[in-house]
This record gives sequence, structure tokens and C-alpha cells, in this order.
Amino acid sequence: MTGLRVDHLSYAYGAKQALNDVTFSVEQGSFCALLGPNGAGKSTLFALLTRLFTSAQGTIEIAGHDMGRTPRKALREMGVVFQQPTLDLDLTAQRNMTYFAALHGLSGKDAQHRIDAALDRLDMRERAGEIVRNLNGGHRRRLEIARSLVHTPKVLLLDEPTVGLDAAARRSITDHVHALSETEGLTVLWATHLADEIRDTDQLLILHQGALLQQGLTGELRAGEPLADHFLAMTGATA
Ligand SMILES: Nc1ncnc2c1ncn2[C@@H]1O[C@H](COP(=O)(O)OP(=O)(O)OP(=O)(O)O)[C@@H](O)[C@H]1O
Repeated sequence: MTGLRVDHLSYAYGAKQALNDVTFSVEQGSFCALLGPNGAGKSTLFALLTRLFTSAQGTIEIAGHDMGRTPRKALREMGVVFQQPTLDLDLTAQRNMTYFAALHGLSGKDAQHRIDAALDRLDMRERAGEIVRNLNGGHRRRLEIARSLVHTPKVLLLDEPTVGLDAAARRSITDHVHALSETEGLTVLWATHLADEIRDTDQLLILHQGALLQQGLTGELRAGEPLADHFLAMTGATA
């Protein structure tokens, strides 16, 4: 089954073509990395996938639901972690989770059960009572990922989720999210410009100047070359 399907998607800001006829699909339970240099069109793609923007050209399907025809069903199956953090720093981790659950119509014991499970998945349960301002950057990011899973989506989208984190926190978060796709069947789209966050067994999309230059299994695409070198050869940009 397909977790995420994008078909002939294009988008322009006035005369500036930001995405040009992008087509790809990600199987349910797969981890797919979207690698592109600054300005490649990653954020534009995320804005379209999350329906912040709409486009008359192309279609998007989330867990079998067409975003244009049945947006609510499609969005219900989606968890999103945006590049800019959106936690309330003055509330506890728990309150941030409860608030988000309520936005999804979840309350009471059912909500708490889901919150506990989501915090457990990211090893954050013991920090539930802490004020977010007192958490380090890595723990805040893990909390945001836990929060995005409260309504048990089938597809998780993350837009450069490790920006600003140190190497250890980056490693921990990439490991956690890889584990979510492996053990829980979550479909993951992970946008990054950092080649070291990507594994040979991940599906890879290389986006450059709004177009997909390559897609396939990372290990096969890089064919023995370090991924950063392969990316440089494809795009002229460092990763
Ligand atoms: N509001 C806008 N008006 C005009 N052009 C824009 C606008 N937003 C983005 N662009 C252009 O569209 C292209 C794609 O931008 P986008 O932000 O999607 O890239 P990105 O891969 O997410 O880059 P970054 O990693 O820097 O966020 C870039 O050339 C950018 O300059």
C-alpha cells in the first residue's frame, strides 16, 4: 500500500517556478529522505502536502486519501513537524500535548493514553512534567515529534527537523524516527540538506531547482560513492 503519493505536482510564486512536475510515491512504512540544497523547493513541497498552499497542477494522496477531493480525511492521517518550533515554551510538555490532542478532538482518558504512548515512543515520558523552556533543543524536538503522533497518523512529514541541534541530538532524533517507520509502519518523509542523516536502506529523492533529479534506494543511487559526493556531483551543492 502507498503511504504518500505525489503526481505531476507543480507550483509557482508569480513568475518563479518553485516546483516543476514532481512525481513520487512512498510505500506505507518506508522512510523517505528528501534531499535538496537551500532553495530546492522542499518547503514549498511541504506547504502543498500540508495544504498550507494548494496547486491546480498535480495531485497529492495521503494514505489513500486525495488531498484535493477529501482534504480532511487526508490531513487526519498526517503528522507534521515544521522547521520552526511551535511548542509553547511556558507550558509543561504534558500541557503542550493535551492542548494539541484537544485540537484533534481528543480528551480525557483516551487522550492521556495516546499522549503517554507518544511520549514513550520518543523516550520523553519522564519529562512530561517539565516546562518546555527548561528542555534542551534535542528534547524539545523529540517532544514535537511525539506531539505530531498523538492522533496516530499513518504518515509523518518532517521539514529539516534537526536544524540547530548538536551532533548527538541529531543522531538521536534520526534514530528515533527511523525506528518509528521500521517498528510501527509509519510512512516518513524527512526533508534535509544533510547527507549523514540518510541510510542506504532509505528511499531517496534528490530535489534541485524545483525538479526531482533522482529517486530510488539510497545505497543503489550512490553506488559506492559517499552520498555527499554523489549529491555534489548531481546538484553542484554540498550536503
Ligand atoms: N514567497 C515567495 N516568493 C517568491 N519566490 C519564493 C517564495 N518562497 C520561495 N520562493 C522561491 O522558491 C524556490 C523554492 O523555495 P523553498 O523555500 O521551497 O526551498 P527550500 O528547499 O525549502 O529552501 P530552504 O532549505 O532554504 O528553506 C526558491 O528559489 C525560493 O527563492
